[in-house]
Amino acid sequence: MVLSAHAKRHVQRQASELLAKHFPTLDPLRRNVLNELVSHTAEGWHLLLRADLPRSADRADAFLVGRTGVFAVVVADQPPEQVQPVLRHAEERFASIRGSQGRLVAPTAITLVVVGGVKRSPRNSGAFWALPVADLDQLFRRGDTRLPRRQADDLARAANDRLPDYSFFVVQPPEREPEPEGLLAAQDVTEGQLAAALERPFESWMTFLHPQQHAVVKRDYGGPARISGPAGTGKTVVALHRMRHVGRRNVGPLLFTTFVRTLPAVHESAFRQLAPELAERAEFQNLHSWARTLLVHREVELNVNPAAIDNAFARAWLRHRGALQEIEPAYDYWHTEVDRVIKGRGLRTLAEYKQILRRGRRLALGDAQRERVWSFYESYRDNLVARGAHDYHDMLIAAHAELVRQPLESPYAMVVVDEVQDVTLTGLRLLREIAGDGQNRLLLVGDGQQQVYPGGWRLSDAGIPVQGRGEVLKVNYRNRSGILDFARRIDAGNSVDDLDGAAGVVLRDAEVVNAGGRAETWTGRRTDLAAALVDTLRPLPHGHTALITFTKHDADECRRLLESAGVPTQSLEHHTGEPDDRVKVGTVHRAKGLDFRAVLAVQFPALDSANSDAARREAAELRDRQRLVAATRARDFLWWGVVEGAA
Ligand SMILES: Nc1ncnc2c1ncn2[C@@H]1O[C@H](COP(=O)(O)OP(=O)(O)OP(=O)(O)O)[C@@H](O)[C@H]1O
Repeated sequence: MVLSAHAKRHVQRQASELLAKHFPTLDPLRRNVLNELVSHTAEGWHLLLRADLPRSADRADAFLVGRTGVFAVVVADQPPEQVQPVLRHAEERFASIRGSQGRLVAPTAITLVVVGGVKRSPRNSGAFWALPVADLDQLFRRGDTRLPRRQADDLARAANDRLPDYSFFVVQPPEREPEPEGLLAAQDVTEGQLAAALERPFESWMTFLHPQQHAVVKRDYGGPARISGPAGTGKTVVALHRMRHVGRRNVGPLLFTTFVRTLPAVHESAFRQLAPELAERAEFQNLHSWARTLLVHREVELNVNPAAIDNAFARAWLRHRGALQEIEPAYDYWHTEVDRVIKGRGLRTLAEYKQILRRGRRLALGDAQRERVWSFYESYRDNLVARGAHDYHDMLIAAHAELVRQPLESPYAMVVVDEVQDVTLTGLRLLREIAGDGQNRLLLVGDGQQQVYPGGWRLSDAGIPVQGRGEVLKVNYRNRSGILDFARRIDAGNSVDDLDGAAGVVLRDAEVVNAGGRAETWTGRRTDLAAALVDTLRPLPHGHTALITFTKHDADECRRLLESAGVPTQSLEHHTGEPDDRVKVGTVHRAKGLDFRAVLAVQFPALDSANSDAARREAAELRDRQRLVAATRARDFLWWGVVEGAA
């Protein structure tokens, strides 16, 4: 609610009188800040003030609860001697408060804010958000709404019960001010979805966690740990909360990384909201750009050039196609074999190649056949060398070698790897080196059922032991049941590995908590696609909708169709999670790890060049996993379009 200038003056006067009555000896800093906080209660905020103010702090002076979350506020111009007890007290008080859907308030949901001229020191770095008085309004930013009003009200009431030495302070606006605007403008959502959407602001995960998620956030792990589980079960959510939990209790930088180029930016903006106090200590970067930065810093020169890589492959193929096509005609199959199996695993000799189990590859290759593949690989490698060029694997391998030679000067307190199922083995080895050994250092998050690249490993292949430190999440919070029913019909395998050889949980076995949602299908000709897309998009909230395809070429085509129909789009390649009104368009590879209120998935006829049965089966399995990823990006509405005709 935005108060008029007159109303503001009125509530500030009331607040000041109220404070003077209860706390006659407040220092000017506290008086000013608390005055602001009390004034905001006229706009629906809840404020609990400590009864024995201004006694100095082993606890927060105030708790502020509203739609942007829970804040434990300390007002001071010197850093408190000890912030951990203040934090612990706050976490304990809120820890057992129950929300809807069986969730609990996460201790990591509480932001400790120190308002005043406080500077952080290395000792307390990242434990609290130091907010200058002039920036106090950041606490009330409307854009960061996380909770429905009702949930915020319930939460404040429950907190009051658990904080006997605090009391509510409230002032009222002078006359009836207009009701605050809802989280979403009515035209943003289709009818019928509005009520549900208001009930479920997307960021309520920042405050409430399922008890199992909660336990994983706080657990101490003596070595590398792994979180797996089907789509939408909050693996990333838990990883972000855990980063806050570990970051608050340690010094040192934090790293969140993944193979997906665009994902770190999206999660960075979520983490900045969740944990503003750690924003400066947390790096969000994909693994290749992390490696590139290290190599530049260490003055190791590599010439990674996509055109040279393509050319090296093309020339090797010309030489070896005859020998390889007798086994399997498709170039893509052999390209993947070299890319994901040989180089992705960092194999150095034919003997190693002959010995390995080619996980996820359906075409069995005997020794003689592997010799042919190895010759193809050698030819590719020699072509790169001849041009002085390197590929992306070389970059990871070189970064790994650099770290072995000289470890990082300031080691990470924690490294989170999201979507780990698509990282190559060389990538995993690098990650192990980046994280080093130690408690709570390395957290791997993924789901084998969502693998969108072929080629596989077990964590033990990379020397990452996670026995006894593997968690499996099972409750899907993202997809409404209508979406989940559709996604479960996609045959993406009935069983899945937990990334380390044991049985994992598939989407079919996930629990659903959000009822409703709708999935529609469409089948038609290419010439009718544009009209069908525009029709479907009309009532949807464009800024929260994604159009997902399975190849880059198809994504480009759909973007062209929409733009020519006057629908503004943004490539998923450039999506950072910042809200805007454009429909996001991209391939399933770019959509991984994200979610949208509505998804339009468009499946064009496949260019299926793999001829052997085994390769065809493998391609079909991969496509099914990609479909599963596409379908599970949708929260409330899914439109599945199948374009008929020849490729
Ligand atoms: N505790 C929670 N409360 C409310 N919503 C939640 C909670 N946990 C997760 N969600 C919702 O589920 C969505 C998916 O969470 P998240 O991205 O962490 O799942 P994931 O398991 O990593 O999914 P995927 O493997 O499909 O990428 C979140 O965006 C959020 O909307």
